[in-house]
Amino acid sequence: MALTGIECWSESAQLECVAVCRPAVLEVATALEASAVGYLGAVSRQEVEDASGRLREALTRFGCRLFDLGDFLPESARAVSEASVNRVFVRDTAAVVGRQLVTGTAAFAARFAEFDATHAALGALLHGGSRDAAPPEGPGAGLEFGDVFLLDEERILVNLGLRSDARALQGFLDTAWGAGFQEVGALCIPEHLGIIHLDLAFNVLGPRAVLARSFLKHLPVRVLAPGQAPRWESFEGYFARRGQRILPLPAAEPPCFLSNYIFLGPQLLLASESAAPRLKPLVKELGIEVEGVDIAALERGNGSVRCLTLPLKRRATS
Ligand SMILES: NC(=[NH2+])NCCC[C@H](N)C(=O)O
Repeated sequence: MALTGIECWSESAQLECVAVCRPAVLEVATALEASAVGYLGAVSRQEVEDASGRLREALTRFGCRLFDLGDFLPESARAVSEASVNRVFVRDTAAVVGRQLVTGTAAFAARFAEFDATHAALGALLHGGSRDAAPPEGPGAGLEFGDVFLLDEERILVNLGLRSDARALQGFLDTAWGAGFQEVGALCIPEHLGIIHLDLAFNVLGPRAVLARSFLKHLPVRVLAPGQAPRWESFEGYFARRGQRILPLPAAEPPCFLSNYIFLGPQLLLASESAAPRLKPLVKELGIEVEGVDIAALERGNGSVRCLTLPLKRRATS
């Protein structure tokens, strides 16, 4: 049966429906293989299977309806998807922006085919099963969605860095305005930092605060709104003017997955077990609780809870 009623307007409203993807059949056996696919190191199939099971269990335990895109792959996309070790990182492939599913574009060659396969699965999930691999109807964007945050019902923040090209922005702006958003802030994480997506340096902490690695304060935000001339704002000024505090992330050895959590409800985060103990004291003053899940094996792929989940439906707040 096709899923109806997809809707997301922020990162922190109650998570009702989420897509994940079970791990590929191939495993990452050596350091060279890891480097070829953007992994931090080798990891066995059993380890990633077990970690993926724990992630699903946690999402379900907190009341999310879970869709495994591995169950929706059309026959023609299955073999390619099973050989794509990055397919677990569903976040990058697409996002629900307002009431639209927007498909992304891979900027990393190892993921080109996998994005197509995942889009075909999303097409089958949203429009009913099909033997043909057809992407979902609706707009596409030249972005990987680990670079995109729905800050609130009006605003989106985008990083144009290693994976999302500034030339893709105009198309995404049209999509954002069409979906009902009123402002897009764009920043550019310098490529030499090797931070592939914004969610490895930033996340929201509800409507009144965001979490950011300290280097971000040096990056200006280009503010774009329909019918207005673009303007620059400082990173700190951008959030201060919109009533959001910035909580600095404690300096951590790379890789840093501290910001790579997902909101399960307005006051509850799901983070990896390695990040949770450090996040808890940070977000306590905001009344936010943190649940930890052991997904260290999946983190060897250079992503964590946010990258591994694609919210399909969050409860509307108003
Ligand atoms: N949203 C994220 N941070 N995704 C992480 C994706 C990691 C994956 N190995 C890649 O290189 O693409």
